Order: sequence, then C-alpha cells, then structure tokens
Amino acid sequence: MSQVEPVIAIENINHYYGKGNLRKQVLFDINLNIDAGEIVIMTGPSGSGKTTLLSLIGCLRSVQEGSMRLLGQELNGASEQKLIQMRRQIGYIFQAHNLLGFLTARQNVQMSIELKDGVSKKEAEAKSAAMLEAVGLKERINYYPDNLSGGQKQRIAIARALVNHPKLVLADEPTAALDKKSGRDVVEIMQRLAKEQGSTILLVTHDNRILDIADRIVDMEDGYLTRNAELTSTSS
Ligand SMILES: Nc1ncnc2c1ncn2[C@@H]1O[C@H](COP(=O)(O)OP(=O)(O)OP(=O)(O)O)[C@@H](O)[C@H]1O
Repeated sequence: MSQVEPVIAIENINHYYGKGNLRKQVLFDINLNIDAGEIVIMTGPSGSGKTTLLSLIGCLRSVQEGSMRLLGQELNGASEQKLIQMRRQIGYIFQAHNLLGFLTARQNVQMSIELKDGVSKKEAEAKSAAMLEAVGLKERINYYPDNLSGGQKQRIAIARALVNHPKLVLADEPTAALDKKSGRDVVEIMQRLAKEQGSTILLVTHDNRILDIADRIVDMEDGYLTRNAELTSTSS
C-alpha cells in the first residue's frame, strides 16, 4: 500500500503581490508536508510571509506557482467553487475571533453546524452546547460575546472551529490578545481537542510561551522557510 498522503503537501510554492513594476515576490520556493494529527507552529518576524502562506493553505487566496495539495486535492488551478468546498473542511481560529455580537455563545457555534446539510436544529443545539462544555464554557452558553473575557471569546472561537470535526485547523495568532494564563489555557484546549478528534493544527504565533505544544516548529524569514524542526517529546 502507498503511504498515507499528508494533510498538507506543499511543493515549490512562490507567491507575488502587485502587478508590473510593483510586483513583489513574498514567498520563495516553499516546501512543506504536514501529516494527519500533527500540531505545527509557524513563527517568524512580521512581514515574513506567514499569513500569506496560511491564507493559501486555507483556500482564502489562489495558488499562483507550485503545487499545494490539501486533503489530497490540488489547489493550484482550483475553481472558486472548489475552494469554497475545501474551506468547509477547515476550522479557522483568528486573532480577532470574528464572533457575531448579536448571537449568544451557543448560537455562534451553532451557526457553523447549520451551514452543513442534514443536521437538525435540535442536534445542532446539543452539539454546540457539548462543544462549549468541552472548552470550559458550560456556564456561559447563553452569554453574548460582549459580556465575556478575551480568553472566553477565543474559547468560543475554538468551539466553533472544531464543532464540525475538521481535518485541518488553521490558527493565526490565537493568543495575541490574551494574558499569559488565558493564552496558555486556549492553546491547551486546542491541543487536547485536536488530539481527541485527530485534527491537524497549523498555528501561526509570535508567542514563545506556547511553542512547547507543537510537534514541529517551522520558521519563516523574508519569504523563505528557514527551519523545519521536529520537537523531541519530553513526555514518555
Ligand atoms: N494584500 C497585499 N498586497 C501587497 N503586499 C502584501 C499584501 N499582504 C501582505 N503583503 C506583503 O507581503 C509580505 C508578507 O506579508 P504577510 O502578512 O504574509 O507576513 P506575516 O509574516 O504574516 O506578517 P505579520 O506577522 O506582521 O502578520 C509583507 O512584505 C507584506 O507587506
């Protein structure tokens, strides 16, 4: 039998912004494979290309040069419709968590389930409540985001991203707005749920305090991948 295909397989990716004289290359010959269930942290200075790479992997931007296979599907040349379909298989957690203020915690989570076909409202309600319980917000299910702390809001965003059991979770600076303890709590919840669900996580961060949750750390610098190192586990 052939080897299991990585969740993300990136080969010789280049990316450019702008046109004509203003055209500027921001990603240079990126090669990276990420396997199922891996937690990978991407670090690097501001402007090094992390968000650009994350948005290509997240099907939020079209691949220009090179090959990017996501869950076995080639994204180079993929139609907009195909990209939309791929996005449904990804959980997104961003710094500005994008919760809807006029919906409660549960309704925010439920929304991402109701986008799927074949799930009854009752089922969606129960799933959302269970997911909020899993991130430690059992007592806050009916709260509106404005009445919750930054860490609690980010936990809703995690519940929303993971409720459909996506194979891939992309997180861009998920702890940036949080104090040390809340930041730590948030990534530990992500780590636990992803391991339980067998999800792959790719997380961009400047936060050195959370690097130890990763199986592997990759560094970007000036558009190049400069380090791709596995962490040796200290646990038995
Ligand atoms: N929409 C855009 N149009 C033109 N240039 C862009 C655009 N988005 C990003 N850039 C440029 O591309 C380069 C990479 O930016 P990118 O946002 O990917 O870096 P980053 O590593 O995520 O930075 P940060 O840590 O500050 O978010 C930078 O030089 C940036 O100025």
